[in-house]
Amino acid sequence: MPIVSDVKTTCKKCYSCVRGCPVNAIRFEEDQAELIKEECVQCGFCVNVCSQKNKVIRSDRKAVEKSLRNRRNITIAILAPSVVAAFDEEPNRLVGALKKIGFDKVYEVAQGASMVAREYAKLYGEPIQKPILTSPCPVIVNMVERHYPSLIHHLAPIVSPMIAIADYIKKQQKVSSDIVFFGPCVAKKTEIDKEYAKNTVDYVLLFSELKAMFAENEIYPGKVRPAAFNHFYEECRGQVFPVAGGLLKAAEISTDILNNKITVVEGKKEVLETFRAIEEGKLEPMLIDILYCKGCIDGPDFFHDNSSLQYRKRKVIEFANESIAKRAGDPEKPVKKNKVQISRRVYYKTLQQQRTIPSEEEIRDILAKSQKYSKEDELNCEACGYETCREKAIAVYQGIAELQMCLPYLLGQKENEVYYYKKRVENFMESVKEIDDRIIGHSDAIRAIKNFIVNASKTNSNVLLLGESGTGKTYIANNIHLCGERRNEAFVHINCSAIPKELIEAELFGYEEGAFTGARKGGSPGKFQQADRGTIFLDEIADMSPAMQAKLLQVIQDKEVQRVGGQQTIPLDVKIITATNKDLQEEIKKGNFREDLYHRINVLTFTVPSLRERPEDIPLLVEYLMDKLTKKYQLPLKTVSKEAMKVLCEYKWPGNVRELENLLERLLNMVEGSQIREKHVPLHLWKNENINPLANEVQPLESLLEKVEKETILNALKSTNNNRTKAANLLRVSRSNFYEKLKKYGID
Ligand SMILES: Nc1ncnc2c1ncn2[C@@H]1O[C@H](COP(=O)(O)OP(=O)(O)OP(=O)(O)O)[C@@H](O)[C@H]1O
Repeated sequence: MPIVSDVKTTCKKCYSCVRGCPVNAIRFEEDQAELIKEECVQCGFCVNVCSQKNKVIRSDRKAVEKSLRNRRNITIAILAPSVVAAFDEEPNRLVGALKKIGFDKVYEVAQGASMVAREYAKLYGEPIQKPILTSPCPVIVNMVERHYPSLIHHLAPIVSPMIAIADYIKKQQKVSSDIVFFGPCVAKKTEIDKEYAKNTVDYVLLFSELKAMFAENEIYPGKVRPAAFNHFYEECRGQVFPVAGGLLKAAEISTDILNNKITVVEGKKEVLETFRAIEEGKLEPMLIDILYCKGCIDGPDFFHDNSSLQYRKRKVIEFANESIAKRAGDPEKPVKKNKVQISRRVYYKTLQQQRTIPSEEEIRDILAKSQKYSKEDELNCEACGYETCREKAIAVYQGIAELQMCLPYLLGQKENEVYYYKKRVENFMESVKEIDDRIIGHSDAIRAIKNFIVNASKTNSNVLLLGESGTGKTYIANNIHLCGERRNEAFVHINCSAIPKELIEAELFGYEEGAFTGARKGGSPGKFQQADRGTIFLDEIADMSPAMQAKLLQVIQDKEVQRVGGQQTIPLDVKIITATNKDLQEEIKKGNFREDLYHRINVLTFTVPSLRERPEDIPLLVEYLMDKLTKKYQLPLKTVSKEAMKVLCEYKWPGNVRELENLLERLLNMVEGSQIREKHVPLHLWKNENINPLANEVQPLESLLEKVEKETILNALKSTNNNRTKAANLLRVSRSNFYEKLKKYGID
């Protein structure tokens, strides 16, 4: 398993990992960040910065625990000098705790740092011919090997303190041993795989992994009896190593500001600048103490540590001073040279992956795709993780970045989208308002009709309107057309039952000159063609002949017509609305209607309710229709009395709104005065007890006439305020006859 790897794909596209990666080793594919393992330098930044915890660092804890249990070898811990910054407990208690866990020996890597420092002192003492990069930082080594191979010969051929001390210990040890390094650096885990690190360190664990081991074993270092470090070298200058410039201090090389043979470089930005300067030959020969972090006390394992860098630096320096004071005067026992592999036998390898570089034109093409046509359009905001839009365009070409990673471009796109949808919502709201003014009624049924009209007007899907005659199907179809984007184009209404069978094909699809006898010169476009870009409303669709149904199905499917007698197909962009007052399912069963056509037209379907199902709408409809009719026929407006309105509301309206409209038209014309009263309302409306002489129900003539007679008498009495003489006069019957009838019908 690689040291750093992806575990999940819950990327939220913050691009923090791309921004922090010094070598752009993060690929974005389908909006998900993925590590490019061969190019990763193991700085650990992407792991720490990912709030989604999408990346993990490999842990060798299990192998270390196995080594601790193995009685045939000894397990040795070596602690990086930054340990004093990572733990609150004093170092000797940590040694005690490590021994309690099972480690046989515990060494300070600071001793290896002292050895290495001596080598640097020697190197510095020789004539410096070129810029020399110090090499204890494994991220720096990884960066050079993988991304700046031309700088390989600038790397100091000296091992790191970790390798130096481990090499020494292994050579001293008589029995088989495993060495475990504890430190704050993720890249140390890769350093032990290098050729020159063979037979030195076996495992690398982070301080955080050590803390977890203590916790799991219920070992509290603060409460453990202190134990001494194993050591072999009475010198401790190496303890300042984890602080930036610590190597030079340990090597006793002066970092005087006036000394231009030496410099300290730390942090991503400065490191990259230095690499580029060397590549370009802009740096004079000097020793460059270079670290990717601001000293090891800034290493990735300290990322979530609450303490400040200064606090950690102080702890390291205090500890170093204490040790120096304690050991002052102790004789130095230098290590025998041949036993430690810290000399110039280190060699580095080129591990660079080649990436293809696009041409200028290809870069410009990619930039143009995200609306960057000129230099001013290249904002170089770095939000995508790349320093410049150009670098990002190159990464897009190389397949490791995606075009839409550009936040300003994305924002622009989203703003356009928001504008587009805002406009659509505004249009929608306007349509809703218009519909509210035109479709009269406040019943639930009418509310549903209004919603349906608005929704149906926003799509091109076929619409089917069902319902009794006069309920408003044509009116609804027209409103669907008026609410949609086709409103400025034609609305063509065809009553399929009203056109003779032999003419309907030519009527709908048009004909060519000479197609049949009587065909017009030059031919004629059909209704479909007239409705192009608009809406065609095929009313009474159930009354179409089977042959015509088949042709219509073809046109609906192909969205093109062929004129009668013509060869050419004419493409169409037509919204199709159909309607019928018949039960189409029943018609299909009877074999009168094609099922396939039914499925084609039955996409958005609405059954318009009859007026008797929504009597609460009648007063509003009466008001609206009277207003409409008075304007249309220039008649004086009339009111409707409460009683008359009650009659209208109780009537069942078999002819629906059309019947109501016709009645109102009649009343507006006939009634004198400014109010329509109960007496003006035709008798058959008064009660729905089938006193309507036009009712379909067959009944004996005598009883029907009696009913009519009774209702007429009541009507006359009502309109004369129960004045019997006047009522008899109104009915033009004698008083005696009138009294007889009152008796007959039991009217008091
Ligand atoms: N809710 C309504 N608001 C205002 N006017 C309406 C409403 N419903 C119907 N009308 C009016 O009622 C009359 C009859 O409506 P329409 O012709 O649309 O009925 P239809 O169902 O198509 O009838 P048919 O099946 O006989 O063709 C029209 O004048 C129409 O304007």
